[in-house]
Amino acid sequence: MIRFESVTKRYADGTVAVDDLTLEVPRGGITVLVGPSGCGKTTSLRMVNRMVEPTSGRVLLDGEDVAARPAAQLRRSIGYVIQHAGLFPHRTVLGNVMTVPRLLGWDRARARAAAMEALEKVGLTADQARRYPAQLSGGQQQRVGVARALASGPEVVLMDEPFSAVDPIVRAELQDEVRRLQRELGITVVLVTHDIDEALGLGDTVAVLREGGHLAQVADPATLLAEPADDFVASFVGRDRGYRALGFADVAVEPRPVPTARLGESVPAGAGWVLAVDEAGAPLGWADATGWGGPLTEQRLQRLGGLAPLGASARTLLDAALSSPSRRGVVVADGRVVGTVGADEVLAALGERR
Ligand SMILES: Nc1ncnc2c1ncn2[C@@H]1O[C@H](COP(=O)(O)OP(=O)(O)OP(=O)(O)O)[C@@H](O)[C@H]1O
Repeated sequence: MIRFESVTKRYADGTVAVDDLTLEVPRGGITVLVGPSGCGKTTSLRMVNRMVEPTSGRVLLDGEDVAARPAAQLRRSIGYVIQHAGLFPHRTVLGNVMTVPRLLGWDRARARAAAMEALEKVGLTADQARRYPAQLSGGQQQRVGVARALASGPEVVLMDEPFSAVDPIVRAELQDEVRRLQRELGITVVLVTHDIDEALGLGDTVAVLREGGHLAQVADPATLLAEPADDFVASFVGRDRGYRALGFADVAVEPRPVPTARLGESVPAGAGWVLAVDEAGAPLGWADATGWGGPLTEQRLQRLGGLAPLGASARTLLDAALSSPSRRGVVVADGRVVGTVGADEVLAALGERR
């Protein structure tokens, strides 16, 4: 869908930001450009919407050289999200999101309806739409930035470090949101980040660049972790790549039945670890009934570890087991307890995969 063909960008001062880049961005899905600071990620991204012109080579969009399209028209047809959202401070949130539809010549009512729909998609309310950007949190402003990029219904959305200015919790929320929107709308997202974890967590395809816009490797995250092409990629993806690869490993571990009890129910002495559940079967906490018996009270409960949804990766299953006071990871489906797994069972299942 987007193809960089031997693209080189040399800035006026002689800096070669991108050197002979050839890269295919598939239609649909999220392609991430990742690499150390100054390796030419932003320059590469901006050559797609002609904010930067290549010195040589071509960028093709649906087989057509972007240089053949008037730059302003091209830019309006491609969503663009940047760090700190880049909103107009003197326009309301709604006004900001209406910008591109209005530039496209849509009448006010249509532009407004499209903007409201886009704001709703990113989880913002009509009340927030009336505010000015400064009256929203950083994370909400970033959502407005995403809504603005989506409002005119583009097929391609470019994102340049869209989440680096927000705290880790908000960042994780926004990443989930972008993943959901990409699936829902079937758009093609090209995202730039220097954060390898963000790249691996979000990308369907990850292109690792090194200084000078050289493509070091392009692959899906699991392949990048398991088979880095060279020492640069291996060190860039990080030292604990073996462990992180578990996040992409599906394992066949059958959850084992676990003794459960509701609060107030009597637990026989010597029952060992019992999992307290509510009426719906959702886990509440663990109780160690090794040395006592009697009614299960809230005071007896120890905090749950991480929960693993049925079908979770080896990493999530292991984390559930290792963070659990009973050392048994709780597996849930629709929030209800299905059973538990132990770290040894996960490791055994991993061994069988190889
Ligand atoms: N307008 C410009 N004029 C001259 N050199 C530039 C210009 N823009 C970027 N560069 C240089 O080109 C190289 C690549 O910059 P670019 O912003 O594309 O990298 P990046 O990988 O996105 O970096 P970062 O993660 O730090 O934003 C850098 O050496 C940068 O200093």
